[in-house]
Amino acid sequence: MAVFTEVSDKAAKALLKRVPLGDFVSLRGIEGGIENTNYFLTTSQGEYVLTLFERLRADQLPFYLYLMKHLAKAGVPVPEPQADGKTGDILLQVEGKPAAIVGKLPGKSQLAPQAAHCQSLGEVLARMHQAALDYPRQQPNLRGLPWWNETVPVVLPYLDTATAELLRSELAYQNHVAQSSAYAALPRGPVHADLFRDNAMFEGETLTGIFDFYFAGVDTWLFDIAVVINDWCIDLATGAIDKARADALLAAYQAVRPLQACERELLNAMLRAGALRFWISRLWDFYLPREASLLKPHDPTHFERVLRARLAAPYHLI
Ligand SMILES: Nc1ncnc2c1ncn2[C@@H]1O[C@H](COP(=O)(O)OP(=O)(O)OP(=O)(O)O)[C@@H](O)[C@H]1O
Ligand SMILES: N[C@@H](CCO)C(=O)O
Repeated sequence: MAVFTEVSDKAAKALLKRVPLGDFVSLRGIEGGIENTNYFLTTSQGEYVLTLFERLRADQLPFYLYLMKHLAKAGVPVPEPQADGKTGDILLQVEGKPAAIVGKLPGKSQLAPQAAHCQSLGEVLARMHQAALDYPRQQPNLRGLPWWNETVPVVLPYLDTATAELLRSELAYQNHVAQSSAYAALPRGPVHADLFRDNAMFEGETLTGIFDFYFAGVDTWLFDIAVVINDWCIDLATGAIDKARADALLAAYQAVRPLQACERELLNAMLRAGALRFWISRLWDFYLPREASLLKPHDPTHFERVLRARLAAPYHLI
C-alpha cells in the first residue's frame, strides 16, 4: 500500500474549504503505486484522487499538472486537476507536502490487455502526443539518459558480474544511439514516459482515461511508444513481444500519426532504451529503498528479461 504520508479527515475537510468540490464524505488510502501517496476522496459532489507528492519537488510539479490540464482541455481523456477557489492554483499543499486533486476516472485497469485495448491506447497515445505539441512549459524527462548515467554506477556494486556487464554495455549502446543523426531527427515533445497498464482505465474495451503523469517530460515520441509496447504488448513471463498486440497498437497510432523513417529505424533501439530505463529505476528502488515502510518494490529482473528479449529478437515494422 502506498500511503507514505497519513492524511487526516480534518486535513481533507480543510482542503475542501479551499478547493470547492462539495462537502467531505470520506477519505480512503489507495493500495498500489510506488511513487506518491494517493487517496480516494469522496465528496457530496463526486469522487476524486488526492495525491501527495513524495519525491518530486514543488517546482517540478507545475509542468505535470498544467500538462494534464492542457490535455484534458484538448479532449484527451486525462483527469483534470482541480483548483483552489480563491487563488486558482492547481498545485496545493497538504500535510506539508505538495499535493493535487484530480477527477477519479471510471472503470479499472486492464492488466491482461488484448489487441482491442492496445488499439484504443495506440490511438489515444498519438492524440496525446499531438495535443501536447503546443504545450508551452518545458521540462526534460528527468528519468532520461543523464539519470541513467548517474544511477547505473550506484546500482552496479549490487549486481553479479554477468548482470553488471549487460547493464554497462546497454548503457554504452544507448549513449552511442543518442549521438546518432537518426536519434537527433526523432520527433519529440511532452511525453507520458510511464504509461503502463496500471496507469490507464477501461470500461470494457473503451479507454476512459490515462493518468499518473508524474514522470512526464519532453522526450522522443518513440521512447514513449516503446515504454508502452514493453508493458502492454508482451508475454509477461518471458518479456517477448506479442506481435498481434504490438501491431494493433502501432497501426492505431499510425492511423493518427504515421511514424517517420528515423522512428522505424530506431524502434528496437528505443524498445531497449525503455527496458533499460525501468530496469535501472527498479534496481535503484530495490537496492536503495526509501524509508517508507509498506512499499513493495517492483521486480527488477522483469526488465532485465525484457531487455534480453529485445536483444535476442529485435522488433521491426515491415
Ligand atoms: N485519476 C484517477 N482515477 C482513478 N483511479 C486513480 C486515479 N489516479 C490514481 N488512481 C488509482 O490509484 C492507484 C495509484 O496511483 P498512481 O499510479 O498514480 O500511483 P503512483 O504511486 O504515482 O504510481 P506508480 O507506481 O504507477 O508511479 C492507481 O493504480 C489507481 O488505482
Ligand atoms: N511503472 C513503473 C513504476 C513507477 O512509475 C515500474 O513499473 O517500474
